[in-house]
Amino acid sequence: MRNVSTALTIAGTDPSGGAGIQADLKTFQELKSYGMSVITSVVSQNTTGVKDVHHLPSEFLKSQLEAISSDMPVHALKTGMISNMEMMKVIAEWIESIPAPYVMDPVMVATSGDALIEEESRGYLRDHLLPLASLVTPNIPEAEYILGDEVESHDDMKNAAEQICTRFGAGAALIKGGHMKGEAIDFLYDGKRIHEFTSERIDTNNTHGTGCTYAAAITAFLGQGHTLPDAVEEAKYFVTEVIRHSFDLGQGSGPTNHFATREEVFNKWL
Ligand SMILES: Nc1ncnc2c1ncn2[C@@H]1O[C@H](COP(=O)(O)OP(=O)(O)O)[C@@H](O)[C@H]1O
Ligand SMILES: Cc1ncc(COP(=O)(O)O)c(N)n1
Repeated sequence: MRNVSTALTIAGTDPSGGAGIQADLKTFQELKSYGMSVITSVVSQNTTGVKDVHHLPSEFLKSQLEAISSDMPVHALKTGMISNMEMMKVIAEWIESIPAPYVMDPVMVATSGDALIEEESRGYLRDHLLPLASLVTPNIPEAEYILGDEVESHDDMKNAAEQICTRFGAGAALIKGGHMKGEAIDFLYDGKRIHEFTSERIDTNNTHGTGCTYAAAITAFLGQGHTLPDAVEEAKYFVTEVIRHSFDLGQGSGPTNHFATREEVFNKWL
């Protein structure tokens, strides 16, 4: 038995602390994984939107990745914002050499509506990174982009999950229902069958970083050795509670509360 599980995030930053690398590291910490991070882009953003973006040179991205793999074990990893093709190429090549579960959050647009990926690089993400993913976690607009088709009903979501695996090569796909109406239902296709994860819809505007947090929680649980359906079930519980206890911080869409459940429900993991 190892004495700690590691989890790596490769993503962009959020200085306001609710999304991106910052959300991922907070999640890893709460779920008792040893968090590691490789930055793709430094993003000037807050709860109201993105102000500016500085992309790191792809050579520097490569150097960060090699600094980890030459020294540390990676038990599970996730990717978030990867803005351009050059960075995608470097990451794809590196991931191929890492024998750990890979969760891809195909981040395209922030909750504020700002684009986080170059329009012309989206196809590369779908065709070259997605087939390497053990699990891909699109929200509805991302699933629609990947499939080139509308996703409007629960049946469409189930169909999208299966198609993203069979047509585009992901190992598993989790279609998130945050953008639907009614209960917050997510559908997982694990290569064999559909699993459904349901929570009540919480009446809040504070959903900045929910997708990042959810994918990071799944990554932490996979690194700890949970099966995929079990990792998603535990992560769904976590993301629901951090939304329920979210903070009214900032003037836009506020951040989730990564330690709220410590007091009330977190003792599940203490
Ligand atoms: N208001 C809400 N109440 C409860 N769960 C939500 C709410 N909004 C989103 N979720 C859940 O949060 C997770 C992230 O989903 P989503 O918001 O679709 O992703 P993204 O942040 O990538 O757009 C999913 O499990 C989704 O069902
Ligand atoms: C660096 C970075 N990555 C991802 C998101 C998306 O966040 P959300 O989880 O709200 O879709 C973001 N706003 N910033």
